[in-house]
Amino acid sequence: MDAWLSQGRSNQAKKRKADDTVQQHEPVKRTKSENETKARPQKSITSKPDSKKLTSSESTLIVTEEEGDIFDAPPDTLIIHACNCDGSWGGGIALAFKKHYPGAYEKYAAHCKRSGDDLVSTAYLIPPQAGDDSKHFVGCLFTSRHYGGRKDSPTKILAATKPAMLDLLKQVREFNAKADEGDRVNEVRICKINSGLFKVPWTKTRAVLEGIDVDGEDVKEMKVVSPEE
Ligand SMILES: Nc1ncnc2c1ncn2[C@@H]1O[C@H](COP(=O)(O)OP(=O)(O)OC[C@H]2O[C@H](OP(=O)(O)O)[C@H](O)[C@@H]2O)[C@@H](O)[C@H]1O
Repeated sequence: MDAWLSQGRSNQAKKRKADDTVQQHEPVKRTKSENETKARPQKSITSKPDSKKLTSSESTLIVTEEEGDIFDAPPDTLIIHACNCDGSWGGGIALAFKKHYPGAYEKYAAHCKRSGDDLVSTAYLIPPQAGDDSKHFVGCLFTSRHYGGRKDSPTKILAATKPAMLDLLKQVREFNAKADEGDRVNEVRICKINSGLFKVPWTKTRAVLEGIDVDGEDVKEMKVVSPEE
């Protein structure tokens, strides 16, 4: 087993123990003293489970938060964002994906052209493409059928998020099983999906992600990486 995978498993127990001391699930509003520490690079915020989470399965996805540049990741990192099924990466972080990964964008657009609305609740794992900025995988979660004014409701977007992520984790597992050791997905980063143009409060999406059972999956944890506030 790859080191990063087994490390994820042992870290999970440690992190959950540390989390036992946390009372609230919703991210606490920044206090002045927290803001004062903001200058530290790559601040890590461990998942904060609520009382329900404390009794839930030990094999649910670990979600941590960091400030930084999501695209400044080592090779073989999987970078995940939410997508519409129309084939458009026209705004928000999707536009930045289009600039960094034009090859991946071509694959995404062709995938949407083939399947359109049927893609909602599914995912598309795009392996590193020649000519793109970095040797990164792109993970597309189809959480809404359309974009802009025709986007799905927050309820529908949230309902699509879990099956889409499960589909992505399955695709990663299947890809890794066939890939050579140096070509497997080796770390996972995600932006605060659904929370921008899709207008779904991040805490709601985060709760969905934290409820995902990762038993048997290669991916046990993912870092949410956001620009400094
Ligand atoms: N340049 C940047 N660098 C780093 N972080 C950035 C960023 N720009 C925004 N963020 C943050 O990234 C998170 C997600 O916010 P987003 O609004 O992107 O995505 P979303 O998941 O709500 O919605 C998906 C639809 O947005 C797109 O645009 P189109 O519909 O095509 O026009 C897609 O194609 C979908 O349809 C929020 O935390 C933003 O602060």
